Amino acid sequence: MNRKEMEQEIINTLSKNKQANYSYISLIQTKVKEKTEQQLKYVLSSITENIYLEACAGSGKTEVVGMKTAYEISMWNSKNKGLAVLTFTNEATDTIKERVEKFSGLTSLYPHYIGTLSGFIHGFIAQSFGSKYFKHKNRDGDTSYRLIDKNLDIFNNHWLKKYELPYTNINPSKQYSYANQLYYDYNINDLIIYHSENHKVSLKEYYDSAGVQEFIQNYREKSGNSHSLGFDYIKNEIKKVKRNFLEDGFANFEDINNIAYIVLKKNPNIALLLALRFPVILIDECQDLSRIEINILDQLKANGATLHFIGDLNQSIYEFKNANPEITKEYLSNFQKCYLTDNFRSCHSIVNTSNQLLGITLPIRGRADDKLGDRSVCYLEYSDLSTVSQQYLDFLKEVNISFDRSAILVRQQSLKQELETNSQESKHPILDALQLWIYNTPKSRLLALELASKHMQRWFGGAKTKKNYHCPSAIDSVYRWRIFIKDFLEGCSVIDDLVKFENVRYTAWYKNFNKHFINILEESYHSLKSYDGEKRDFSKLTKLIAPRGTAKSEIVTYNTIDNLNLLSINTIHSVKGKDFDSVLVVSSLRNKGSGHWKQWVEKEVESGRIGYVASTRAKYSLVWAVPKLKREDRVKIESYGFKRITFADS
Ligand SMILES: Nc1ncnc2c1ncn2[C@@H]1O[C@H](COP(=O)(O)OP(=O)(O)OP(=O)(O)O)[C@@H](O)[C@H]1O
Repeated sequence: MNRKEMEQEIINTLSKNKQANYSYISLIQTKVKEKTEQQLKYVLSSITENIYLEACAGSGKTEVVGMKTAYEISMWNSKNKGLAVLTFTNEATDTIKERVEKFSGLTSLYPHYIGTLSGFIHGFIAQSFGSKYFKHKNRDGDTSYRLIDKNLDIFNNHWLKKYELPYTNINPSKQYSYANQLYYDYNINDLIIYHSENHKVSLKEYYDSAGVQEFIQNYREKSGNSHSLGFDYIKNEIKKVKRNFLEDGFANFEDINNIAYIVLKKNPNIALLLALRFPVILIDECQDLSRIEINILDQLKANGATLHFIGDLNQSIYEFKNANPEITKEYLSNFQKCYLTDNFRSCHSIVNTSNQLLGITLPIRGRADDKLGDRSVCYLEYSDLSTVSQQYLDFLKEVNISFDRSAILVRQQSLKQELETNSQESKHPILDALQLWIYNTPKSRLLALELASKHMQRWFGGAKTKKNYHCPSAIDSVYRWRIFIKDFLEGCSVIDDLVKFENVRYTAWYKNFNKHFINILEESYHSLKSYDGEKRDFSKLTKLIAPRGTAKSEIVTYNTIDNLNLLSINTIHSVKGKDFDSVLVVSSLRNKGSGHWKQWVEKEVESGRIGYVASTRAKYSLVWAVPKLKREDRVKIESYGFKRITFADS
């Protein structure tokens, strides 16, 4: 089929069940015609072949999956079997549903299932059949499993005491682990004891650890039995408790997947029934599949279901959840391949740099506008993390990209918190408060009072809490204190020089402020005086100066309410699937773990893919903030296409 024929086939199919509604048909025509040939090919691909749609970042795969689903549904005849379209989050499910409804014109999608993979595995397999294979005790006719989080701690959940795992307290903290923290891992064929995403050990590792071995040797010496407490014995004792936990109807997330897998293995009839019910299964974001999830899907494939895997293995960043792109790639080796290699999200320089980072050889093209030319891919160096946000804001201002279409991305929660603390500490509390006051919305005024009061208490000394607007201890009435702050802000806002922010440098503004503030303060203080336990002499207050590093820069103006929080700071994992006009990816200071830029230029490892996911969120501007570089490191980073940003006063 040539392009025209492909378009026509899809348009005809999508329109065939509807009454001729002009606006609907015109929408379908537009949507189909804007698709690339690769996108159309996938929509028309066979549902009797197993297919891997390798879709690069920003290639519009969600829309394509939506259109493919609508196309198949429009031709679907059977009432008791349907398509299953599986995603990883409720948000992704909603997006696909919305697209399918738009393209198919249908509101009820039965007999098809569009939902999360875990909902599918839990609902159709583990919860429906698991109890039959795991001696579930059946609480008053209820044979479902109650999902217990691995992170649930014993201190607030004493009932877990019953499921204390023997011998697990021979660790530095001397604390027991519980059955909710234990699961079987088919990758390594061993039990895992889970403490946190970054701290989980296999039972064998734990058993072989120095502390446990020492304990065992002591025990053996004392008991005179050189074989006691062997690995198999301890494993069995631990498994007994886990069995009780399952029999009582409790399971963690991994248990549920394992139960589903065992159900299908033990009873191929169930796999067959499910494959008949869902003969075609599409999995979006297939790079996030864990091995056990692939095994479950494979059971359905073995019983006749066709699988379509859609995703990008270069964006596989869930090693901690057992997603391994090597395993997925191997599994997909005999699937038919389709490709989406046009990245509509990012401009070509961002795409080139991102490709280079991972050594991607597919001919991926950046199709978004090139708005910034050679400033599209930049880096800035920092020696003090607290200056990074301001430097980035200055850059955004220069390239004319709005704050609210931009984001700061970091690998670790700890770095996010550090940056948030810094950014919440406004360097110019009075100036920012005044901007917010003039902005004149309930939210901005509350924030203005908060910021201004924080500064004022420095002039008055000894504040109470933030909740009380930092009301100084000597002042009796928090209410009056608030009125006083309000009056002060009102007083400032009638002076023209203090409310002109555009194209004004910080030094100039502070100079003007110093001319007026003592008068305004004295005026406003009249109504507070009788509530104040101390005598004040404002004439002795020192003048304000622009904080270090900001003097020569122009005032950052708040032009929308969203700027109140200035920039959103996110972890890389939390922005999967999202995009921003500009992105600042902040490297950690030390080269440890996957949060440092040098790890982002490593190929074939997860840290490189983390750098890739972060960088491909950007449309027009990608900036990396890296700790001060040596000459050879500059050469290295620049070899990937990054240009250095320098600032007048940095
Ligand atoms: N053929 C097309 N023509 C123009 N724009 C397109 C086309 N296909 C997709 N787009 C647009 O490209 C953008 C990127 O799409 P989307 O966010 O769905 O990508 P994605 O493949 O899910 O990306 P990622 O995997 O990186 O999260 C969207 O704004 C989408 O509307």
